[in-house]
Amino acid sequence: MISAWTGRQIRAAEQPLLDAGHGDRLMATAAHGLANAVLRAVRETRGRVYGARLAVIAGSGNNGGDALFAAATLARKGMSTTAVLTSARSHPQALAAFEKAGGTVLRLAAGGDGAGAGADDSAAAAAGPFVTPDEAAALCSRADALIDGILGTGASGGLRSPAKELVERIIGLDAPALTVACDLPSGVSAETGEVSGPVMPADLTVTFGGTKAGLLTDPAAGLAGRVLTVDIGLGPHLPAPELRRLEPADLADWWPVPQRTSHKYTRGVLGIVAGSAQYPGAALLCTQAAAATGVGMIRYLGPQEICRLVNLSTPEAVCSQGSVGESRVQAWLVGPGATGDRDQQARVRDALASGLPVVADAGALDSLPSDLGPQVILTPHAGELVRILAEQDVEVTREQVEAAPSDFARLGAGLTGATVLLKGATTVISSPSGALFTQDNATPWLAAAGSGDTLAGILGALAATVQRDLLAEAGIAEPDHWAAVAAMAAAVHGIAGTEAAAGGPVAASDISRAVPETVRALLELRQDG
Ligand SMILES: NC(=O)C1=CN([C@@H]2O[C@H](COP(=O)(O)OP(=O)(O)OC[C@H]3O[C@@H](n4cnc5c(N)ncnc54)[C@H](O)[C@@H]3O)[C@@H](O)[C@H]2O)[C@@H](O)CC1
Ligand SMILES: Nc1ncnc2c1ncn2[C@@H]1O[C@H](COP(=O)(O)OP(=O)(O)O)[C@@H](O)[C@H]1O
Ligand SMILES: [K+]
Repeated sequence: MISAWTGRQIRAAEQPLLDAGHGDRLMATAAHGLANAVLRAVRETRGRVYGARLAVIAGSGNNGGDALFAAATLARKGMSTTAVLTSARSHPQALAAFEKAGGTVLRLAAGGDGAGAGADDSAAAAAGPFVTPDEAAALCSRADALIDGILGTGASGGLRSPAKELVERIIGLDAPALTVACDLPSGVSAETGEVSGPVMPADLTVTFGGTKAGLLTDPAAGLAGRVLTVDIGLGPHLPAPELRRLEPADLADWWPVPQRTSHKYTRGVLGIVAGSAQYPGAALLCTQAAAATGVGMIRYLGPQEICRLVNLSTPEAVCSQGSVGESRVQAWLVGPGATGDRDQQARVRDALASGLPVVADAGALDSLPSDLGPQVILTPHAGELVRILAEQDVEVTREQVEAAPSDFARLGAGLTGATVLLKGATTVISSPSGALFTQDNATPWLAAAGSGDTLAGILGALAATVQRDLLAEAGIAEPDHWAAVAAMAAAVHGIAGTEAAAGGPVAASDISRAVPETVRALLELRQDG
């Protein structure tokens, strides 16, 4: 499991070490980790380190300090290094080390608001010729490696002039061969992943002390590239993480595996209320996905005509037109394609009132009861979350949700009392307690109608069969179990979908077909064989 913290949490964890006088050691460790990561990446992209052109954009704070110290190390390894200072102030010891190692210093000429490397003549260390944003951008674009050390966790808001113009210009040119963000891409929020103004997309982000929550959350996740975390010894001082991400080993350890004495009822029965005359396909897709994920039995409830279709596509499912009250199940999946049908809507209401775990998707999201619990897992995309929030008297646009998905998933969970799985390139899951998971296992080829129905089926099957004692043993707090189950489903859906797509288009039913092999491969990772 990957844990991630907000910038504020990381800074608080650093404070006792700063108070004890270890600030220089922290920065040296961070810079060493950054330099090593750049060295490895340059070897991979270019082969030879000696003679490679390195450009560093350094801001006024410690983030610029890290970048300049790292660049000093890289200059000593034979890289030809140039630093562009965006402010009149720079970390004095780091700048001195950089100059001593033979680095060239350029100062970014002030922008319209008077800021810039020349604005403060009292900054003794910041000596060097001035360059315009256009000149600096051309130099950065030609570099074999570019380090973005403008802003770190101390930033407020997005880049300001003239760094803003510089980054805008670089984005307009050919990208450097390799861009490495120091701690985080400058201009993204380490707390929420929100992006303000222009941000230089990184191939690699080298982050210090602990992964920043914002780097694992959209939209920043799309700008961070690969994230590498450098340990600087904050471990004992770190609080409970803000956000977690499941890895294959977690899925393997927690996957519900039948025992020698298991039978279909002890494994778990999933009840499905899906499909309508208008949308029969959703019922078929989610039922297929649930069967492929592995469940003791599926009880499908719906109109006679859809029962017939479900029986043909998933003969394992037991289909009826019965009621929720007379169906014994361990969990319900309700809503895919279940719109415009009064009987289906009544079943959806009954399932939500049953107190059992319920995955509520699509058609079930429109009229939710007010007293939900964490065992109810809502699976909206951004547009559906807008409507859920509107029911709670929160008026937001889809664009606002997409700009801060983790904030709005958490708000939705808090207001409804349910667990919320918000779909997107990165899937965000929030427990009503506020605990967050994000999963980025999917491929953009999954952005197609029907792939959400498949996710709902996988999640339904897991909700019916999950062995929650395994989650408790792994330290997941009881109120957050359903968020962890939702994260497992998002991960398996993403992995199976990526396998099925194999770099090309994928139909939703192919995702289901890839699930058994995905689970088999995961189970091979199990510690206990
Ligand atoms: N917290 C930690 O554990 C460690 C932090 N380190 C580094 O220190 C960084 C944090 O350093 P700082 O606190 O100095 O913060 P920053 O390096 O983010 O710089 C903040 C400074 O930039 C200016 N500024 C703020 N917002 C701006 C904006 N929107 N546009 C232009 N200028 C702006 C302000 O003058 C402020 O003083 C981290 O990101 C990391 O790189 C490392 O040295 C090692 C340890
Ligand atoms: N750009 C993307 N990259 C990766 N996964 C995506 C992307 N867009 C959508 N997905 C995933 O595909 C699925 C689509 O779900 P949804 O929009 O509800 O489709 P449906 O029409 O099947 O209900 C979700 O699991 C979502 O996370
Ligand atoms: K940065």
